[in-house]
Amino acid sequence: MLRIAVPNKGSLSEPAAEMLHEAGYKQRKDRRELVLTDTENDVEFFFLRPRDIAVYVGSGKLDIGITGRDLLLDSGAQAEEILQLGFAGSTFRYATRPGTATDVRDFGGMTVATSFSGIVSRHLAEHGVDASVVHLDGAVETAVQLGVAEVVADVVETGSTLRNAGLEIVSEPILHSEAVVVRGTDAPDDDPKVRQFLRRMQGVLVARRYVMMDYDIRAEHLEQAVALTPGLESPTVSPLHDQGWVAVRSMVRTKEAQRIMDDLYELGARAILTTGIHACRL
Ligand SMILES: Nc1ncnc2c1ncn2[C@@H]1O[C@H](COP(=O)(O)OP(=O)(O)OP(=O)(O)O)[C@@H](O)[C@H]1O
Ligand SMILES: O=P(O)(O)OC[C@H]1O[C@H](OP(=O)(O)OP(=O)(O)O)[C@H](O)[C@@H]1O
Ligand SMILES: [Mg+2]
Repeated sequence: MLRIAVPNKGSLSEPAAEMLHEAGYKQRKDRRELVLTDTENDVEFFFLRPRDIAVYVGSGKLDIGITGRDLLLDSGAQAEEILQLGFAGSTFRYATRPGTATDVRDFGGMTVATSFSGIVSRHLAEHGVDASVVHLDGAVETAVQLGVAEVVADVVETGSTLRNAGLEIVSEPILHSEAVVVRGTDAPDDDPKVRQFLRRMQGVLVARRYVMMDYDIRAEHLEQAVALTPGLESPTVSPLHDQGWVAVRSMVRTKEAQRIMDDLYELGARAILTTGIHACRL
């Protein structure tokens, strides 16, 4: 049975559960459930604190887990990311009161407050900066106002939390994060159960990013139309009863679907339809 660690709360929890549900796995009905066995899919889910997931997986006690790249890197666990899941996207950045610093090198002698002391200590050392790091559990922005630190290092999505605290970003992001699937670095990379899980999750990613597009076009415009809808490999082209016309079926990116429909219509295509993809294996 494949043993998977899943975030039990926070920003990662709901989107992870949604994605697993779309991939056909059973999900817990009560947020207090700690373990859930999905016998039909031969999988056991362990609902754990997001911060602890890389540690469990790195120790080899669980096969894989869903966590944030930032949490993985901060943990220092013997685990590595094997699939990017495209949600909980954020950057990890330094911020100070305006006028305090313009670069990491200005932090010498200052105190940096963060919940990610592993990442921050490493980053400061890599830049040869001698600053103190104070570890806080959350709401680190307030540390500047209360005089605990001059600098904070925290997760930034829109930047509004920092702005509301009167802080401004200093220097380039320390890292870009998103939700990822992790596996122990010592785990075999050919475990068929893990591979099947990854294929299911990749199927969800593709189903979310693509739609199926169908249209009819006069045969003489087929090449131009196919250039607009090349598909992942090659579109399906079928003859219509009405000679001189063909039907085309191709996958297109959801984000580009409306523009492509406009362009196809201009080219003379008709009966242009898009339909959602529910699941897939490529
Ligand atoms: N506002 C946000 N936008 C995008 N990702 C975020 C945001 N806040 C946290 N994350 C991501 O969520 C993960 C942190 O999860 P965690 O549950 O520890 O924190 P949280 O979502 O802030 O929840 P908590 O309420 O417990 O602080 C990290 O990977 C982080 O990058
Ligand atoms: O750039 P923004 O869009 O403002 O988002 C970033 C904020 O969101 C998270 O905080 P959360 O609300 O989870 O509170 P926390 O500090 O208790 O984790 C994160 O820790 C940042 O503080
Ligand atoms: Mg938080």
